[in-house]
Amino acid sequence: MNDKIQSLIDKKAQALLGGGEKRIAAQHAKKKLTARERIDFLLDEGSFEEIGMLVEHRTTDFGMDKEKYPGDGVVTGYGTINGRLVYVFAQDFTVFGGSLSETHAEKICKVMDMALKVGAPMIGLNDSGGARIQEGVRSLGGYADIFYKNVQSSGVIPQISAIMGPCAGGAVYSPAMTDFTMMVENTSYMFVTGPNVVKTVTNETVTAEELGGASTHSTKSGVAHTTSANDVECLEDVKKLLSYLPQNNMELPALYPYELGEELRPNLDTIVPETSTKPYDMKDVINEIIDEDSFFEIHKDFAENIVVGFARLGGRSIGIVANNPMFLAGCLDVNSSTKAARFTRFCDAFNIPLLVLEDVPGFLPGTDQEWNGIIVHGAKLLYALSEATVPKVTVITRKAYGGAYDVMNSKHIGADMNFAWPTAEIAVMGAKGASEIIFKKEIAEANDQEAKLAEKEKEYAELFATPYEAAKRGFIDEVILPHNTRRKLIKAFAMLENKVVDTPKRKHGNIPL
Ligand SMILES: CCC(=O)SCCNC(=O)CCNC(=O)[C@H](O)C(C)(C)COP(=O)(O)OP(=O)(O)OC[C@H]1O[C@@H](n2cnc3c(N)ncnc32)[C@H](O)[C@@H]1OP(=O)(O)O
Repeated sequence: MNDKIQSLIDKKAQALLGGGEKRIAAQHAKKKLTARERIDFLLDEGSFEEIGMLVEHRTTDFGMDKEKYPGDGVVTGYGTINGRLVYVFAQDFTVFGGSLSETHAEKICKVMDMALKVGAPMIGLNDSGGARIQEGVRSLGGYADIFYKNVQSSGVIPQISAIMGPCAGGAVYSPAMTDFTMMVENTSYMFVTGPNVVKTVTNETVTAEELGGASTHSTKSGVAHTTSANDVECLEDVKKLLSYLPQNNMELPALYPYELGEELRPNLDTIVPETSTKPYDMKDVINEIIDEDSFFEIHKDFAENIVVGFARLGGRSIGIVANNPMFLAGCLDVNSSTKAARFTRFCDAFNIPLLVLEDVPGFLPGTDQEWNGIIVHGAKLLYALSEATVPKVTVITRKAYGGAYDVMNSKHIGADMNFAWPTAEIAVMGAKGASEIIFKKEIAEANDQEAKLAEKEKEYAELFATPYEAAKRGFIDEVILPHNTRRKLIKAFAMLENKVVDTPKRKHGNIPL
């Protein structure tokens, strides 16, 4: 009996060593944690239960039958984060570069199946050289099995991918189909084809970091939702993100106890500048409204003309979508529309109420936008907000012009409560543009055309660049004093808590893609 126990202890000890001391040292030399260290840091102490520790690959080609490592390059199992169940896989770069074999894929699929059955978040820590080259199509099949499960789990359980090393070729598509892709700066990269292939095919010279590093994907492509300076910060972010989310689509996010006070925020009265063309930072508005330090921003450095992220308001998890006049005057463009649409759909899938803060002069004009399909991309946001059945509340702080007024969670597309500040300008377009069109003849005939335009502009602005026409029709439920915004919103979301919407039976809608 003692021999048998000792044999198991030895096998487990070998599995814990992954690809061995030398390769672990090489991993540390790259300022990367090992798969097991990452899991230890991510999960509550002592909560991890490993599944499939002794799994080995079944390949015999290329002398692989002589090279086996228990676990086969991926650590899988379950544990808790702040007491809540999660499933996790962490690819072990010290074993065949974390490459994905048939059995490695089977291990991942097993925990994905469990996560879906039980209804708990699935977290993938990616660090892999891609398909196990010695296994050919068996490895490709393994990837496809994972992709399929990603899609089955989508909208049912939160799926989070941390990219903590290489992620190339077809491997990129699993993270892309999960809800959040979180990259580590300087040690992770993602691309469909690497720098060598790029050089051969397009003759471009580019480094792996330039082509698909964290900074590229957080600023240029939008593939990365967050970036972190190192493994530890990335894992901290995973934990923080999870704190806003429910376990699955049948649950609500945690509601922290909160007692409503006066909730006055006098700073909000002076945030919008006197001059309507002057920018201000919508993040200042967000931080005044929400519970202290509770904003977790998504896509912080991508399409900054719209801000999206999670926050708490009176202890409740909410998703925020907000135009930011600091960038492109807050116009909607291709990237910001796609960014906000994707975020909106995530919140809707997981029962997270939506707050829309609006200051939008319209869609960004120009050939670049039109030729890149702003019509379809703008429609994504319109579709996503119309489709969302979670509680939806809007506050118009300043501009709500043209089609963008409709898109940004207007009453007409199903918003539940629409507030406006007295500084709101709700109109077809800005007063100058409008006056130039409708008073064209009058202005042309005037002796002093400039003065006439200014007079007409003022006339138009007084009549239409206010919230009151919209309020008269009930398109705005209440014009509120900015300093009361937080209180109004806490009460509105509490009132909407049990909102139910019946939707027509259908297989799925056809969002413009
Ligand atoms: C779904 C379709 C796809 O995935 S197509 C993509 C297939 N994968 C690739 O082309 C990437 C191949 N690997 C690489 O280019 C490099 O190993 C990368 C990932 C850049 C890492 O480089 P570096 O940090 O220098 O490590 P290294 O090359 O010494 O590799 C470490 C150990 O891992 C192994 N390894 C790596 N990738 C694979 C793979 N895909 N299949 C099997 N083994 C792989 C290396 O042989 C090396 O092994 P060892 O530790 O020397 O025994």
